[in-house]
Amino acid sequence: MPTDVPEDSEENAAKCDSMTLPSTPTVRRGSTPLPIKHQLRREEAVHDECDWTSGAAGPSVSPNSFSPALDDTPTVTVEGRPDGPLRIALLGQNGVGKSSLALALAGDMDRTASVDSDGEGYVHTVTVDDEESTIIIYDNWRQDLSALQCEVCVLVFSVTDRRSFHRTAQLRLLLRETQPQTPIILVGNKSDLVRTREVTSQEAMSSAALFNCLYLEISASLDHRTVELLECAVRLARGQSPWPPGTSAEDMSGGGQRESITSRAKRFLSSLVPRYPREREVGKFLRQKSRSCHDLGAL
Ligand SMILES: Nc1nc2c(ncn2[C@@H]2O[C@H](COP(=O)(O)OP(=O)(O)OP(=O)(O)O)[C@@H](O)[C@H]2O)c(=O)[nH]1
Repeated sequence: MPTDVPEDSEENAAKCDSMTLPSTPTVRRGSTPLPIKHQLRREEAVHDECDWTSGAAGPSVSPNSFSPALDDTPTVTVEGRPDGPLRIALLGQNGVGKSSLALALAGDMDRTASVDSDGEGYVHTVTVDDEESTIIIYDNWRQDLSALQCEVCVLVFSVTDRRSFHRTAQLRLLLRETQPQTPIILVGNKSDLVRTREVTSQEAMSSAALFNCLYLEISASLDHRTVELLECAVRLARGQSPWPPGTSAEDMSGGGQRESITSRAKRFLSSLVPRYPREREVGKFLRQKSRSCHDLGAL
């Protein structure tokens, strides 16, 4: 371990800890405190894993190539589609809701989630577009990022935590270096916490557009839009368009959010203004931003 602590060591450590798992293979809610012994081991792992952040990029991997180190290595079909479990990795800063999301995606509500033979991910069978697929959801990646082999990466941040949003940008840069072809989905979690929101849908969408990836806003706790996320991830993992057949990206734009009733009502009322000049004042009033709640647009 180097004795000199680089200026950005705290940032590097934070980057790395988003890729760690508890050292025990059992399933643990992220909110449950780890025993001190495990916390120390986890810290050691974080420091050990910092090597990959110093520029040692791993081998370039195509989306349909798989790590020979993994026992469940799927084969690739003639069409280039993976003929085996579709692996979906959830990455992001601690506390953003990865464990909650993994359980929601893996069907925890029906108690059908299970852990694979290595205790690393939830194995689940899903039917998307009338086709059945087995998926493995990696809650958190404990090895260095260059060793990550998956069909889709889901980068999770909390819309109530700007720092977690910046972490996803760092992770995307690293992923683009190590596996440029792997589809990425940017996910803003905790959309239910409207009043404590720190990241707007617009800036998240701009960021996603910059990296040419999908953006979805969800609430893992409320199980809001998690099914949509799962379906998008499965389609991308199959090498298809993320949208339901017959749906365009435009239909699904807006961070996965359709126009709210409030904005539809405003648009409707505004359209009446030119025809009724006396109503202009009303239109002006409606366009004023509320001072009591700056974030009504998110409702
Ligand atoms: N309000 C709200 N809280 C959430 C949501 N998702 C997760 N949480 C809460 O956020 C906290 C952290 O969630 P976890 O699922 O443990 O987060 P994690 O990213 O797995 O955390 P680590 O295991 O530490 O990496 C828990 O208290 C969850 O109940 C959400 O959509 N809305």
